[in-house]
Amino acid sequence: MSDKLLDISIRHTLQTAHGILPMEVSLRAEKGSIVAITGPSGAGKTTLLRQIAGLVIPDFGHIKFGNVIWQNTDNKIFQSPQLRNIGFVFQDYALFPHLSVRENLLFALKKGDNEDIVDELLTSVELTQLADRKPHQLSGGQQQRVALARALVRKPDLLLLDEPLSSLDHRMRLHLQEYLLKLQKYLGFTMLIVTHDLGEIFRMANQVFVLENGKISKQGSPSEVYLPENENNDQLAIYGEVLSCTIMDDHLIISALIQQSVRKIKLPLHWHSEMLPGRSFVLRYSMDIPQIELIS
Ligand SMILES: Nc1ncnc2c1ncn2[C@@H]1O[C@H](COP(=O)(O)OP(=O)(O)OP(=O)(O)O)[C@@H](O)[C@H]1O
Repeated sequence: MSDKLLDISIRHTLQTAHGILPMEVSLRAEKGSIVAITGPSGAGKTTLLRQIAGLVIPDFGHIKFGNVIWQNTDNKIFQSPQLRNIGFVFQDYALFPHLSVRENLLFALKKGDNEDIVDELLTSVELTQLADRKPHQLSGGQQQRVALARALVRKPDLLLLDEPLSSLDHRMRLHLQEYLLKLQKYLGFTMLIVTHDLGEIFRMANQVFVLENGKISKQGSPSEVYLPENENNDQLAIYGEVLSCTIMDDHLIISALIQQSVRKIKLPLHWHSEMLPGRSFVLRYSMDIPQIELIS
């Protein structure tokens, strides 16, 4: 088996507000890959991450990480969450309320490990000034950054992130996406990230799994999932109408009406003659055109 391949094949019964929903997921992620898990609310995304972390036991199936079996219901193998070298950030952040920011990070450190990593992480998530504050003295976005830093303290083999950047403003989201990408390259961990943000998926993920009603409905690279060859598939494009257009830092910033909401898009400057107020447009969202960015 390949080194540290994450190999999951599970079945589980989800207890939803509308009754029972069978969940059935098979997923493989190579070491060092970044996998986005997306899909509608209630599809089972958080449950899947909790199963991988060992916090929910699936009814049937296995979860393997390289040669180590974390879970196998056939022969009742179960490795506790503490033994899986996983960092996770869940939606509730789960910070210790009585500990300061720094103490929350120190608590996650292995005995005997160098404490320098705590200061490095605090700097990276721009929280050095707030290191002595308690979680309740922080904003939601700041708590999210503490949770992210804490998840990285032990240099995990696998990082599980449940909408980890959702409470952050655009600048901080981009900053942390870049930081995570850099850190991932350096440390080589595998990352599973639950996100609804198309920009985040294209910027970060090698693979996307779309989970709907407990099952994977689509999978592939971001381009394969969102930009299929079929021209008639309306998922491949963003339709909109230009409201206004300004030039900023050698880019065109378009305010546009997209699916009944006002969004901002950053485009290469040479598009200025096309994107005039009042015009409709179809934008292909693609890794091949990295200058195109959906800002908000
Ligand atoms: N341990 C569990 N066992 C069975 N069912 C569960 C369990 N945990 C959650 N559920 C139910 O499974 C469904 C899916 O929940 P889950 O939180 O995994 O969805 P999600 O895709 O992450 O949604 P969201 O995007 O809103 O966070 C919900 O109806 C939930 O009540």
